[in-house]
Amino acid sequence: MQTKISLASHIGDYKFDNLLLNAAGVRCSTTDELEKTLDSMAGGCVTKSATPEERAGNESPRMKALPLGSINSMGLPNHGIDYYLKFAEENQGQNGKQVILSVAGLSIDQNIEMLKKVQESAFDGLTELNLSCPNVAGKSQVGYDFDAVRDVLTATFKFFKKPLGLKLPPYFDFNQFNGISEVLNDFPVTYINVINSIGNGLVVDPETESVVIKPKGGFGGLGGDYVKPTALANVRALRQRLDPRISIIGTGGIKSGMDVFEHVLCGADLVQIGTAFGYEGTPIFERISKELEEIMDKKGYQTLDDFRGKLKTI
Ligand SMILES: O=C(O)c1[nH]c(=O)[nH]c(=O)c1I
Repeated sequence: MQTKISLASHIGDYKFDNLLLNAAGVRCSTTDELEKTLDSMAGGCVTKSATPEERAGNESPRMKALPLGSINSMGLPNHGIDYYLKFAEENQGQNGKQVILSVAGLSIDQNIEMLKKVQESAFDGLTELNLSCPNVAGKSQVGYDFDAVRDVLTATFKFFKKPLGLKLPPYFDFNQFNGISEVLNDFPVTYINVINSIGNGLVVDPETESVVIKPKGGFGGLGGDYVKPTALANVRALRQRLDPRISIIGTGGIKSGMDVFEHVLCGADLVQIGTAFGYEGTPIFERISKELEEIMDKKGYQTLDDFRGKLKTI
């Protein structure tokens, strides 16, 4: 007999009845897509990263499904901050679901402009500042420039009083884990979300002897199975280094309940599903919830706290 198992979690004062969310960028560009996710088993939804004005994004083909995941160079196509802010204001907290508003300005000024708009709005949910888009030609990922991260957070927290999360790129070196953590621990950041896609990978089709996406000569962000070990490493390393007041959303390589279990074992408070959600749609949230509950039941866990962050070393 299955004792009552809970997949509930929280970030700051925000309660999620289920720890599963979509990842920004996947099936979340329109209000229809976002409403579908809110109507599913997911604990909430995340909007496509917004820029101040609507953007068409990069030329197609700009995303390719692959046997072990995906590569994309979308180039930040979105309907603009006003479109998503309106949706967020109207849907945040409905039926106990959280709406996370993702913003990705192409400059510090654009980020400040959008965050000022959010601060002055009626939206009282979580905002996710994306510092890790790898696909705008000529723009590097802010998350790799620790001084720039410090600058944008210093400017932001002069006026932004609402809860703020940061979407960060994957880090690959202990000096980077240390460097970003030293910056983040200096600011009232509510959570960090690791990882964004592994930027500027290259997929080749040997039949046609060609790249598979058009933008940037075929270079694009990798997602799916390719990135799970890097995602788990970033969740674990930042959990070990960040002040406990900063929550962690684990993103990267999740397509099963076992993948979620591993992310939570490494310290994730919530998880986001990108590539696999893109392929499977909202039924994935029910499938993965059931798989995770079965794993927890077999292991004798009732809540996520029973095993969160308790990864063993040998
Ligand atoms: O190309 C994109 O739109 C994109 N693609 C990604 O893989 N991550 C991001 O943060 C973004 I803003």
